[in-house]
Amino acid sequence: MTDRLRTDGLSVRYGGNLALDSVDLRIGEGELVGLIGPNGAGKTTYIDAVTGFTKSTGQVWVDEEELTSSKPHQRVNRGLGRTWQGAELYADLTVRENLEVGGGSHSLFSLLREVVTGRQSPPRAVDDVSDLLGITDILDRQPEDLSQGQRKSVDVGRALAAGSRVLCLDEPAAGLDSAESQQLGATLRQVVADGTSLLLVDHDMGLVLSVCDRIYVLDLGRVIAEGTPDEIRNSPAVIEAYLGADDTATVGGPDTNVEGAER
Ligand SMILES: Nc1ncnc2c1ncn2[C@@H]1O[C@H](COP(=O)(O)OP(=O)(O)OP(=O)(O)O)[C@@H](O)[C@H]1O
Repeated sequence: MTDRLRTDGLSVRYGGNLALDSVDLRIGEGELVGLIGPNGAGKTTYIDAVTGFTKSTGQVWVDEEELTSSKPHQRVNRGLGRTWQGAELYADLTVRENLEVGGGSHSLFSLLREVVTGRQSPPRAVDDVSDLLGITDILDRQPEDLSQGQRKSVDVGRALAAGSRVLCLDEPAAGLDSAESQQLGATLRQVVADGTSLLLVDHDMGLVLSVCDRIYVLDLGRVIAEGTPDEIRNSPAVIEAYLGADDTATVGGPDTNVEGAER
């Protein structure tokens, strides 16, 4: 399988704190990959480093092109997108306008701009994105009239409208109840089936374990495990990182509550 996104030895140091320690991670075409770990493990730092929002060492590759020294907007132009923890929609704009801000217009001017800027991942039409996410019937509504789950779908939609082909999602299920979280999971699977690759960072273990193809686990900036949801659920290293040594438990099992786990 071709790698959509790959990092080799990605590290971030904040003063004396090695927040990310040589992380090797890959996401294939059409793959939904989870990145989990206790609070402070380095998940957001990883997304910041991959998308160019914080200084890092190591290498970042998108579709076999090295983007290690590229600026954030150049990475966006190559189809590498992200969402932000706790991001809000533009309150005074309709859902359609929020999606258009992502870049989904197809004018002659936008085509010329793509030629001039060397953009390789053009924006997608708002109607395509809203069809894919099942939000066509709310395009004329204001954000204040939406459920929390609908807002999260629109947030993902903004990044897709901007032309993301590999998209890093930072805690998209935060604040959702379990029904909304399940709905979000189904939406993410549709996005992946449509050809976009996703990195999902979230504390909702039910969501991550049920929708991801593979999962990486970070602890203190290092990858301590990688595997299928079943492998991660039963990994002694992961159980210890979340719960302390207790090899009778499983991550995400009925007796464990790992959401927002603190070290
Ligand atoms: N801008 C920053 N400056 C200095 N230290 C930072 C900065 N951002 C994060 N850190 C530190 O880097 C480490 C990793 O933090 P990060 O936010 O990436 O963890 P996380 O896994 O996303 O946590 P959470 O699940 O709580 O969001 C922590 O020790 C944190 O205090």
